[in-house]
Amino acid sequence: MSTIVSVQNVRKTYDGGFEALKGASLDIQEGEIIALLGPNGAGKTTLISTICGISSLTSGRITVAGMDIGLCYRKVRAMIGLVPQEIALEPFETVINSVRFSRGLFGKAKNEAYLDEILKTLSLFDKKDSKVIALSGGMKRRVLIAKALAHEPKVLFLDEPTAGVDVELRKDMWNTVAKLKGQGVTIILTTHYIEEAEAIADRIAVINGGEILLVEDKAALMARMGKKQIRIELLEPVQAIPIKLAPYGLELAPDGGGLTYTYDVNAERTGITGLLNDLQATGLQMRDVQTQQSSLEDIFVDLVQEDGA
Ligand SMILES: Nc1ncnc2c1ncn2[C@@H]1O[C@H](COP(=O)(O)OP(=O)(O)OP(=O)(O)O)[C@@H](O)[C@H]1O
Repeated sequence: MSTIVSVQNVRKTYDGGFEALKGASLDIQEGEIIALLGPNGAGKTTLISTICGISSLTSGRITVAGMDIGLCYRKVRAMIGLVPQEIALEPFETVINSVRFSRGLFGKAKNEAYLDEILKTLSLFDKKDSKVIALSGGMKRRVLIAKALAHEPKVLFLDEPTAGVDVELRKDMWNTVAKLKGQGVTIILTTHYIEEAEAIADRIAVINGGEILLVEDKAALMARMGKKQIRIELLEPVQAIPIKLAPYGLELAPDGGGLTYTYDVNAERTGITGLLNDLQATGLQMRDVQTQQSSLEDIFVDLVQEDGA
């Protein structure tokens, strides 16, 4: 894979003196889906806006397909599709005309077959001639995506594409994003739904306070930072954890009916065998055993808390 977007040491200070980006660097690979995660005000939208050339950078450099955003703005912008957070559409225009208009803005020759294809991918084709005002909120979001794709961009930015969208439609959107990736579009997504990043992203970038804390392959990140837990339900509740089990750092449930053991997924020895043997030696009997693995959300919360600590 080759780098399609390169963000190098970018700083952004808004008028008024607030520094929203403090030397952010990030390389985005062609054809990947990368999720940009961060709490409110972390700088996600600012970063996207600077890459898209909507917001100027104070220092640093951004290139798209090797072209400097400052020096080749029009060429770079033509390669980018942006789906903004806010729904801003012409309410009395039809879906197809809205999409045609977006294509026209980039001076692209007419290509009705391509636009029809986009509408089909987004399950909007049967709404082609409907007025935007008559569409549901979720459908309007799809029109935003269709408009962003109208000029055949290579890179698509989705700024919270599923905010306020119901669970079913959100899953539909995930399928759509996967389809677009299949067509070779590079996708950068910001989201507050961490399960969204977990479901569709290839890589995760975490941003906090204008700094990129990490960029990592999703599976590798979850394996590296993930913890697993075993919860042992006891047949009879206990008052306290037996001394013999002290080395395991177990947590006793408030009702005394369960013990939780947390271990590192990557550790050479998990200690599970020893724990189960020692548990048997104490005479405690098990009713049930469950395991659970930390989600991307747990990892994200830990990272951001550590950074703020
Ligand atoms: N035009 C502006 N002028 C001054 N400060 C701004 C401007 N736009 C954003 N900011 C500030 O920059 C910081 C980063 O904002 P940004 O919108 O990039 O965050 P975000 O990560 O996208 O947040 P959210 O998740 O809430 O959308 C915030 O503190 C915000 O108040």
